[in-house]
Amino acid sequence: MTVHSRKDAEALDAADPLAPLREHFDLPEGVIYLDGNSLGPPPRSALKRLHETAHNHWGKDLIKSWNTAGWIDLPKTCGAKIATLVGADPNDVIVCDSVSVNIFKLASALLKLHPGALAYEQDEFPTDGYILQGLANLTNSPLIKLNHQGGPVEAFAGGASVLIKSAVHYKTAAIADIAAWEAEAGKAGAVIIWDLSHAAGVINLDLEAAGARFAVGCGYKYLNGGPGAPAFVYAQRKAAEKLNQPLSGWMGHAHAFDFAGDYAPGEGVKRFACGTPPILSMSVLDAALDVFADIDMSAVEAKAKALGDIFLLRAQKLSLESVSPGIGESRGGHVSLKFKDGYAVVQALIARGVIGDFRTPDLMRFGFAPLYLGYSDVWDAADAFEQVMTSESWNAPEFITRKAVI
Ligand SMILES: Cc1ncc(COP(=O)(O)O)c(C=O)c1O
Ligand SMILES: Nc1c(O)cccc1C(=O)C[C@H](N)C(=O)O
Repeated sequence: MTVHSRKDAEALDAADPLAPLREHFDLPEGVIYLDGNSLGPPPRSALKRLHETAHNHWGKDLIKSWNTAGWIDLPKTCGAKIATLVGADPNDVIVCDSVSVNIFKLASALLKLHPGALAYEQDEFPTDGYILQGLANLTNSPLIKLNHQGGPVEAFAGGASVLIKSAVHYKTAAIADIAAWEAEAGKAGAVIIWDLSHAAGVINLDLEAAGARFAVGCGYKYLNGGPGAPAFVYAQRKAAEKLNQPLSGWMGHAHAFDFAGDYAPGEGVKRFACGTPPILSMSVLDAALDVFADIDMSAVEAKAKALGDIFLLRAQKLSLESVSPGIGESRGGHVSLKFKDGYAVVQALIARGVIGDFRTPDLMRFGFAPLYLGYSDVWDAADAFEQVMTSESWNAPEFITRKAVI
């Protein structure tokens, strides 16, 4: 249904099966939060768990909590919950480290099995390219920077051996056709590491069905695991057994508590663990993931697209160029609009309680996380956006002067 008025948006809210999920979140009064694609807000249960883990488990049960509170299993427990969201076997995902570190581990291990060129797309989230640059230096491997508008045929024709690619692009929110990319990689004898940072928890992924064997992703965006929440690694069991990752820390050992003299990799994806897990953070992520229990991810993806469509439709009046897939097209959870003074506009919106973000040089990015945003919220945010743009209230010294890094 096309939303032409706030009444239409309210009608959609009233019929929205995902609307009750909003109750899991305690968002500040007067704020419309359009930045859950960068840092998800805390679910109430996650804050409760943080308190419980700190005060009861750490504070009272002390070191016994590694066993009694299940701390030692958290990388696997959280991994299994993420696996169900991304269409993977529950044993094939582990939570550990950051996305950057996980890319290093996975790309290094894959490069050993598939010697050749490392590749990434020109406009990819910077850390993906930075890590491959570091690995290329370390191993004297060729590095290919692909045109981000090129498709899989072009990518592998150029000789890519290990490619990293986002499933949802951090600027445009374009969704990659994972199966098509995997098919071409298969023909070329190459492998792909999927960066699911902007995809997990907002689109309906089915990694197994699409033939994806390796992926990494963030815990702090749509999964709402909190600032600096640990990331995850997916490696399909059969493929994982062939991999030796270089950060062979004791937590990835087959029998960590044997304290053996030599390293032996753990089963499957477990070998991607390295050191002691950050339990406070991981407990928060574990509780936050429960908000997704029994949610139909295709409904989440459809709502994210519908919310983005409302915003794009309203923005059409302002004659701004969008770099995101258009109305009705498949898209991840955000839309990005171009405007030379976008930084100031985003600051003016934040001052009015509508929190989006800005990506240099000129992109205003607005995220529509379906678990806690309603159709009316997006309608109201579009109202504020229209007012800021048409009144040019962004053109004020307090907004124009660059102060914030985020
Ligand atoms: C696509 C993508 N990859 C990686 C990252 C960074 O991950 P980390 O800071 O966990 O290394 C982000 C966001 O920060 C991202 O958007
Ligand atoms: N990870 C971040 C951080 O530590 C500070 C500020 C922002 C972030 C982000 O997540 C940026 C985000 N990945 C992006 O898509 O721009």
